[in-house]
Amino acid sequence: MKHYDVIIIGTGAANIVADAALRENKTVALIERGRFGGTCLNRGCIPTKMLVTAANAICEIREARRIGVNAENVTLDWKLLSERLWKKVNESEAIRGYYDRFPTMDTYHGTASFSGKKEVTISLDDGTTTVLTGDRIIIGTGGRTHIPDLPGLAECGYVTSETFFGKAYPEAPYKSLIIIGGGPIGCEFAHVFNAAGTHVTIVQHNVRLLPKEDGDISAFMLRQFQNRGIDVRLNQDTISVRMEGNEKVLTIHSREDGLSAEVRAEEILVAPGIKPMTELLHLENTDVQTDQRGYIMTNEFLETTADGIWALGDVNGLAPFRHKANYEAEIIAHNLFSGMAPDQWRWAQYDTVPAVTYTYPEAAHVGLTEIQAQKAGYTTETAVNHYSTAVKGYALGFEPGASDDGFIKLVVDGKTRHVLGAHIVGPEASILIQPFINLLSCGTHTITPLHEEIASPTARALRQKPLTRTLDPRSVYTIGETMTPHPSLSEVTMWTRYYFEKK
Ligand SMILES: Cc1cc2nc3c(=O)[nH]c(=O)nc-3n(C[C@H](O)[C@H](O)[C@H](O)COP(=O)(O)OP(=O)(O)OC[C@H]3O[C@@H](n4cnc5c(N)ncnc54)[C@H](O)[C@@H]3O)c2cc1C
Ligand SMILES: NC(=O)c1ccc[n+]([C@@H]2O[C@H](COP(=O)([O-])OP(=O)(O)OC[C@H]3O[C@@H](n4cnc5c(N)ncnc54)[C@H](O)[C@@H]3O)[C@@H](O)[C@H]2O)c1
Repeated sequence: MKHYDVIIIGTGAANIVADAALRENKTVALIERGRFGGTCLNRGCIPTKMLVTAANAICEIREARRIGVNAENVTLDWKLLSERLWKKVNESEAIRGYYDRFPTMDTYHGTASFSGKKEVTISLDDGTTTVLTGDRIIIGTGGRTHIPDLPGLAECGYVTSETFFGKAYPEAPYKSLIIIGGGPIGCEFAHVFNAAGTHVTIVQHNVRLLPKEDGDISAFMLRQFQNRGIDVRLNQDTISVRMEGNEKVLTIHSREDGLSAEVRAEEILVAPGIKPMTELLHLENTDVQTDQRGYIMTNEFLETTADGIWALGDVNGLAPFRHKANYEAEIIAHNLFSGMAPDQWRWAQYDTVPAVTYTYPEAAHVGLTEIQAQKAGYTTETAVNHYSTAVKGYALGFEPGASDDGFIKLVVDGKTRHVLGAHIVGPEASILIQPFINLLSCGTHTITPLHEEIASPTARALRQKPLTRTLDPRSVYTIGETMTPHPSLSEVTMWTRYYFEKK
C-alpha cells in the first residue's frame, strides 16, 4: 500500500491543488477515471464555447445588414469548426504526460473509492486494483447530467453534453433537435444549433427560460429565441418518448392548462441539470457527509466533515461554474501549500460568484436579483440602461425601443446606494459584467462561516478572531483573486497576476 502526502481525486480544477502540492515537493497521487482535464476541457465550457463563438459570428453577420453591411450565403463549415474543437479538446491527452514528468507524482487512470477513512482503492483501467493512503485527500469529482426517469427515453436514445462531446458527436448539424431543459446548457446548445440551421425545440419544466437569471432577462432571452425561430415550450412536464420512423417523438404536458402535445425531432439532448459524482466514492467508509441531494458539504475553507479531506468544485453543490471551482482550488492551494500562517489563510465567499450564459446575446450577472435583495431585507432601487443609449450600442445597430435592445439592470440598496447586484443581457455581457464583479469583491471582508459545524481547530480559531482580509482594488493580487467568468474575454485582462507571477 503506497502512502502519499496528498491524494487528489479528479483532474478538473483540482489540478490547481496538485500543482501547488508539487511546488512544495509533496508526494502526490492524481486519480482520474475519464479524460484528464475534467468537464471544462473535455465536454463543458471549452468545446461549447468553440461552437457558440461560431454561432455568434453567424448571428452578427446576419444582423450587420441593419448597419449597412451585406454578406450573402453565410454558412457554417461544421467540419472545420469540429476539427478546431477536437484539436483543443485533445490537448487533454498531454495532461497526464505533463504530470508524469514530476518524480514526486504518480498518476492513476481508474475509478477511486474510499475503502477506509484515509484509504483509497482504485479500480484501474487495466482491470487491476491498487490501494493508497494519504495524509490529505482532495475530492474534486465534479458532476454529471441527471437523466430523468422518462418512459421510452433509453429505448429511443438521446445525447447529453457528455456523449455529444464523445461517441455521439454528429458529423453534421442535426436537421431537428429537441432539448429537454432550458438552463444554461439547453440555451447554449439551442443557440448553436439554431444558428447552424437546425429546427430547435426547447422543452422547459420551469415557467421561465434561464430561471436563475433576473425575470426581465429571462423574458428578454425568450423573445430573442422566439424571434430567431426557436420553439420554446415553457412550464411543461415530459411524459414519454417513442420512435416514429426515424423521428423521436416526445409527449409533453402543459402544467398551465393541462393540455398534452407532441414535439418531434431527429435527436433529443437531455440537459435538465446535474448531479454530483459522489456515488462511486463510497463515502460511507469515511466521515464525509453529504446533503440531501448527495453534494459533499464543505465550509468556507473547503473542509469537509472528515478530518484531512477537502472538496471543491461541482461536487460541493455551490455554484457549478469553472471559475468558482478554480477559486476554491486556489484557496485550498493557498491554505495548504503556500507556507502561509493561518492568519494569512483565504476563505471562500459565494456572494460574488458571477454567472454568464453564452447565448446570443449573452446574459451575465453578479450579486443579488431584485427579489433576492428584497427577501434579504433591503429596500431596493433599480436602474436600467439600454445598449441603444450608448453611442457604441447605437453604432452596433440597437434602436431605442427595439425588441433586441439589451440592457443592464442594477439593483441598489436604497439606504446606502451600494450596488447589490448587476444583471446584463446583450452583446459581450460577459465582459461588461467584470467591473461589477471587481467592485463587489473589493474592500474589507470578515470571515463568514459556512456550515459552522464543519470546523477543524484552525477554522474554529480563525472564526473566533474573527479573521478579516482587505482586497485593495489596485493590487494585482486582488485582481487575481477576483473571479472572472470562464471562458470570457475578460480572462485576457484579469489573469494578469499569473503572468506577473510567471506561472
Ligand atoms: C456543457 C457544459 C458547458 C459548461 N459551460 C461552462 C461555462 O461556460 N462556464 C463555466 O464556468 N462553467 C461551465 N460549465 C460547468 C463547468 O464545466 C464545471 O463547473 C466545472 O468543470 C467543474 O469542475 P470540477 O473540477 O468541479 O469537476 P470536473 O471538471 O467535472 O472534474 C471532475 C473529474 O473527476 C473525475 N472523477 C469523478 N469521479 C471519479 C472517481 N470516483 N475516481 C476518479 N475520477 C473521478 C471525472 O471523470 C472528472 O474528470 C459547463 C458544464 C457543461 C456540462
Ligand atoms: N455558461 C455557463 O457558465 C454554463 C453553461 C452550461 C452549464 N453550466 C453549468 O452546468 C450545470 C448544468 O447545466 P443545466 O443547464 O443542465 O442545469 P440547470 O439546472 O441550470 O438547468 C436545467 C433546467 O432544466 C429544467 N428541467 C429539469 N428537469 C426537467 C425535465 N424533466 N424536463 C424539462 N425541463 C427540465 C429546469 O427547470 C432547469 O431550468 C449548471 O448548473 C450550470 O451552472 C454553466
